[in-house]
Amino acid sequence: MKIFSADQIYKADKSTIEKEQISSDMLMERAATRLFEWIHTRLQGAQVNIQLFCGIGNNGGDGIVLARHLQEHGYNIQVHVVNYSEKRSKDFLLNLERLKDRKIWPDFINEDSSFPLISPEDIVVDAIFGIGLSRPLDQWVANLIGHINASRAFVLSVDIPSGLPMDRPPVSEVIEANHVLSFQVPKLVFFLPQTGIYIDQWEILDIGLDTEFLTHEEVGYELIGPPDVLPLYRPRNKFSHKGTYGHAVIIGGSYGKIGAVQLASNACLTVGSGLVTAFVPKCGYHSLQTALPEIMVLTDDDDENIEQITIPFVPNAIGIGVGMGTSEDTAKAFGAFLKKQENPVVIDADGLNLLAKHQELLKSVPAQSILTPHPKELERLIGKWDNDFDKLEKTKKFSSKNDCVVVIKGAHSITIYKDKGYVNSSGNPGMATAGSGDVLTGMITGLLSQGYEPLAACVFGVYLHGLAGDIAVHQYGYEALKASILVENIGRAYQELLRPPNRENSQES
Ligand SMILES: NC(=O)C1=CN([C@@H]2O[C@H](COP(=O)(O)OP(=O)(O)OC[C@H]3O[C@@H](n4cnc5c(N)ncnc54)[C@H](OP(=O)(O)O)[C@@H]3O)[C@@H](O)[C@H]2O)[C@@H](O)CC1
Ligand SMILES: Nc1ncnc2c1ncn2[C@@H]1O[C@H](COP(=O)(O)OP(=O)(O)O)[C@@H](O)[C@H]1O
Ligand SMILES: [K+]
Repeated sequence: MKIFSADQIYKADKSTIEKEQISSDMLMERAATRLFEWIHTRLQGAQVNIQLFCGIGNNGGDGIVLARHLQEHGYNIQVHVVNYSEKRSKDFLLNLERLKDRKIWPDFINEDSSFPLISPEDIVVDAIFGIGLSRPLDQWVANLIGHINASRAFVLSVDIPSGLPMDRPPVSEVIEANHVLSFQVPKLVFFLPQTGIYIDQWEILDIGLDTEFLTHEEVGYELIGPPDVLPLYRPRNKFSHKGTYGHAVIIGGSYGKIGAVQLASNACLTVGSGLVTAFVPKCGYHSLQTALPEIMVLTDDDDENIEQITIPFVPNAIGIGVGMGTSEDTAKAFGAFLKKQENPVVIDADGLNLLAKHQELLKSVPAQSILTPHPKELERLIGKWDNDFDKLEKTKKFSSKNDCVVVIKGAHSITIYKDKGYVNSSGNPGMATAGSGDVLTGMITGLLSQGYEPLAACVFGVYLHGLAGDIAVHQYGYEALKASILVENIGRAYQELLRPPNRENSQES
């Protein structure tokens, strides 16, 4: 699903109004009707106190229209206009008049007003600012937002939590939304660590913006869910054999860190690679052979570290770096290994740390190789960033300059290739556990070895990895989820992804 910038949403708005030959207030009516339907379906007329805080722009206009619908259906409402500017939007004013025609008189909150009491049992509708927020809040508006946040009432934000800009981190107070009803498209800020913290749940309301515009407009980011990954899936062929699915090699490990290679190799095989060989220092031989009978093992001459990488065949895919250490000898072996590679490789963990330490090695990384840093590894690689938006821009530049795919791992991992980002939607905090990144490296390597293109291997692999975590969490809960359990659930993740749509929900039934 595409993620649009504020400018693009305004364009979609304009294009819809022109194509459908409707007025802008009709679009506002449509948006607010969707909001009303959402609330009415859940509340069914319950007499809870609903306090609507409306700004003076179109976000506020949505709130004012919603208030009218709620009142018409007998809900208990209080409407507050947050009077932060004299520049009221045309559709806000039109709908304010309509509200007054129905004898609803909002109270106007100004700089010197006292704030209304909000009980924890109330529902707050936050329609103060939408995507038009363009500068820091006046102090009294920030105080009002603080007052709403302190109320412990359920807060439903219209389009975006008020105070959250679309393209940079907030500088003052932001509404902490329990639920965001966002129009037509998800917003990038929902998925970034600095800004996503203001949102518990979000949902899209379809307000019928021009489909042609939405389909053809190029975007910088996409949100990746099942409809996006399913077309990437490469089905198995009846007459295939293990050679069809490639021979993958996982290189890594050092004394005390052989488990990382075990997890990655197991994930690589479980995601479907035909054959898997692990290359480790000698100390890893017995444990790997015992733990993973399906996997072959090659060893370095050194007992504790990788010092020379010799693979006596041409693998279909290689994943390197997990648990590998960063000793000088390993660095030399890594450099010599990279120089010999012609096909894309997957580089993780200490492989990334070595690249950061010896930046001259970057030119030996084959085109379209995959780098899977967590934020600390990314910082070592591309340097410090000012904020999450800057981080994404810097990563895009790094990816273009070095022709590599970068998977920024986190709660919503983002795969970057050149000027495009793919935001993952699966996964959960149970995956914040040792070794879950090693599992991802194995999975991506296993997908590459089966013939997935590098970008597809990342987008598909990251989604499948998160889905395995989401399935596992049902059985284990967040705390007890371990990396090896992720591997056990890769098969179920495939089944879940490929499950035909439920017949009962399909239109024929
Ligand atoms: N597009 C669509 O498809 C649809 C959009 N809809 C709705 O419209 C919303 C966007 O509305 P919007 O453009 O009127 O902006 P909004 O967020 O209400 O802000 C109001 C104005 O405040 C101003 N301002 C900014 N920062 C400020 C500050 N710190 N302190 C004081 N003032 C500040 C700024 O004006 P400025 O003074 O900068 O000219 C800004 O314009 C969108 O989120 C959705 O809810 C739906 O109705 C239908 C379909
Ligand atoms: N809160 C979270 N929600 C979803 N996924 C997460 C979360 N925390 C971590 N993950 C995922 O777990 C993995 C952690 O990787 P990494 O930090 O490299 O771990 P390790 O080095 O221990 O293997 C990444 O794929 C990341 O996206
Ligand atoms: K809002």
